[in-house]
Amino acid sequence: MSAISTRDLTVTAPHGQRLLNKLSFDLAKGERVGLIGESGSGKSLTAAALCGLLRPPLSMTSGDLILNGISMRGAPPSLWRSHRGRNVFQIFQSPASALTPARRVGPQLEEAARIAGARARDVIPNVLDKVALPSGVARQFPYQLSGGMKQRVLIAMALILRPAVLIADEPTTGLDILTELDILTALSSAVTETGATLLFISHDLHAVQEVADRVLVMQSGEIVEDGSIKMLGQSGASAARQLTEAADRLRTKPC
Ligand SMILES: Nc1ncnc2c1ncn2[C@@H]1O[C@H](COP(=O)(O)OP(=O)(O)OP(=O)(O)O)[C@@H](O)[C@H]1O
Repeated sequence: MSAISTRDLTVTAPHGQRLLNKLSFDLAKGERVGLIGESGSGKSLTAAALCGLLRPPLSMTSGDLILNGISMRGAPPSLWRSHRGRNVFQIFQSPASALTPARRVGPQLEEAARIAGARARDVIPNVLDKVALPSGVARQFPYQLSGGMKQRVLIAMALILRPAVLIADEPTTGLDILTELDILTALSSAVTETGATLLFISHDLHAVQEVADRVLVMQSGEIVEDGSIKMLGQSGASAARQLTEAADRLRTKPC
């Protein structure tokens, strides 16, 4: 059984435009998959659909999403709430939007421990240590932390929740290159430790290569390639070849 699957998943805008058009893919348990595509191709909407976070007036208009063996088509918010956290957890491009601004980090991690059925005082020091955050972070508010620290807090949450599927949507956007590498390493370790299925969303093929082996390529709301990162350059899909060529040119560009 796959950890998460989509079958012709379609999301349509109110004026009729298909923003996501018949997405069909399976992510196996423990698999690490990248999702790439140019800006506006539908990556974040796909993440929102997989987490049940599409905002009205957007919704899944046809097709299906199977999470942990259960069809989520037309699932009520209460069913989604019971899945989010343990079955599917998202690390957002902007970690500030995932953390409650007016609440210290400690209680937010305690809430994750409560959902996971773990003893907060046992797990929190352990996960903060794993993501290289000082224990004092628990007494701070999110706004007192850097972008990289906030992403580490979210990875610590994932370590507590141990979700079946972890979706990371551009988790290193806006971070310097050293912090980016640290975050990717912490994310990769968390996935290894928890055995989660990872969907890593990025427009940066090099970042995807750090954490994933297989990649889905999106263009105009469709999956146009699904295969190994090494073979992207020979893809029949022009969007996949263009992304590879652009990434190679950026890598070889003299400083
Ligand atoms: N709430 C919405 N209503 C209507 N159209 C939307 C809505 N949200 C997103 N879109 C459109 O859906 C398309 C896909 O958006 P999405 O945010 O998924 O792109 P993306 O690939 O994640 O882009 P980026 O890399 O820039 O974040 C875009 O054309 C966008 O304008």
